[in-house]
Amino acid sequence: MSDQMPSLDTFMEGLRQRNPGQDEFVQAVHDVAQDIWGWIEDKPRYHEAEILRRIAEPDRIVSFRVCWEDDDHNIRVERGWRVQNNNAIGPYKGGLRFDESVNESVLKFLAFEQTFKNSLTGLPMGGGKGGSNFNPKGKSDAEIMRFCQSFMTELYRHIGPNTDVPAGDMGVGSREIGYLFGQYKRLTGRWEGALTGKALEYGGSQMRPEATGYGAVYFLRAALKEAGEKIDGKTAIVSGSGNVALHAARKLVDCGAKVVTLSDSDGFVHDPDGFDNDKLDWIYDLKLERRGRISEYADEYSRAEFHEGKAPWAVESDLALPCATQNELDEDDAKALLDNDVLAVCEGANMPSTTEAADAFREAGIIFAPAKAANAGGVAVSGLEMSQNAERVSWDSDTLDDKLVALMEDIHDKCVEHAGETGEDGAVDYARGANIAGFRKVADAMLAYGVI
Ligand SMILES: NC(=O)C1=CN([C@@H]2O[C@H](COP(=O)(O)OP(=O)(O)OC[C@H]3O[C@@H](n4cnc5c(N)ncnc54)[C@H](O)[C@@H]3O)[C@@H](O)[C@H]2O)C=CC1
Ligand SMILES: O=C(O)CCC(=O)C(=O)O
Repeated sequence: MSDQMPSLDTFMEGLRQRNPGQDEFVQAVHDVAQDIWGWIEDKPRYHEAEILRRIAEPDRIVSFRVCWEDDDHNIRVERGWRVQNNNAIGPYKGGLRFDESVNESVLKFLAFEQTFKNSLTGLPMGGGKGGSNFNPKGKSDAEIMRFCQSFMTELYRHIGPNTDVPAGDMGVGSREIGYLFGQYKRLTGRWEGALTGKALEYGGSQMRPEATGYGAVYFLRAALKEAGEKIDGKTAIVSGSGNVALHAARKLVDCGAKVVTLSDSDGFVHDPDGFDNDKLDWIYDLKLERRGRISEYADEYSRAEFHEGKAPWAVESDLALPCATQNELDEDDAKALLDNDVLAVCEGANMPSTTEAADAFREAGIIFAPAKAANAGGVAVSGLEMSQNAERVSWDSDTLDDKLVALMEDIHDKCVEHAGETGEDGAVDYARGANIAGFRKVADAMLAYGVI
């Protein structure tokens, strides 16, 4: 046994060599390791037991072929995965992503992040993530159904309410969960809570669709309060226009902010008057029902402008919420936000800021709410959906909203408690707090199990 801890550089070099070409995964581990390393230095029980190295080696990765037939009777072949990262504190839990950009590196980064996020919720959930490189854009409902059924025909043998409980993520919403759950039920002959994000008619939870976006705003509200600030009266820019972005925008408007941007992979719309609830209803219908493009908003509302191929980060704002995808905000974007005196950046998406951008926010001492804390509301309400399924009960939306607020405020407080010294201007390092608090619970459970 070695009581000599390797340097962070040596640890990262080994990780890079063991995971060639997996840039997203290496980035996610680095972003955690840079905070954990100093913290465990005087805690040999963690580094002698190689805890971080073990969390950064998934328990298992299941990879499989998914064959389906399109509407023109062509046979299509895609790849599916489930990364079961760590179940030290509960069954694997985390979403499924269907997008052409999905590969093993992306799912490993997401499953790794999920392990810390789920720990922060305080609920008994381990970390997992899965998905496929299947691109759902432009597919008919019948094609989506056939793909989901084929995907579940392999996945079902690896999941279950006490084993691994998938849910939605990018490209997987209520429609897909319906097809996936129906096939799980058909194959196993059992109705059981093996998926969350279900519709209310068959065991879903109130507030699950809203939870990630609302939860991010509840976290932001708590962080602003800690700094003697509030959301009311602030201007906000939001990227994305999916589940997380739209619910974050809605809650920001409820809290008195003026939200002036939303985006998709084609570009962003800027409405200088801000989106009110009627405009947001129109966008919900456009994106979640009609599955249209955000550029159509500028045709409908003449004061708005569409900026093709661009992200919104140069638009002046007090609050910025990246809610689209990983690495959507780089160092130049961070500089533009800081030049415009942004007060807070709150990550709704998973790892939307590059390492350089996140470092710039942390060095500047602004409020930087990292994804694993700020967007934990979605998985937290999924955890509550599991509890409701197990107890055969359904709670009402006010009860769930109250629980979500309490969970997000608790995560906020855990981050403050573990963040260490505040900066000269009293700034809390939420990223450090989230990494250390998330790590601690998983690490202590792993120590209790011995070497397994
Ligand atoms: N749905 C959930 O409960 C949770 C989602 N997240 C994360 O939030 C992010 C968004 O997920 P959802 O809203 O669920 O997905 P979604 O599929 O509902 O929406 C994704 C949105 O991002 C946009 N987008 C994709 N690539 C883009 C790009 N390169 N540039 C600009 N926009 C782009 C899409 O057009 C779409 O509007 C992802 O990072 C996801 O992992 C995190 C926690 C929970
Ligand atoms: O509700 C869930 O289990 C999925 C949440 C998720 O995928 C995430 O937090 O990124």
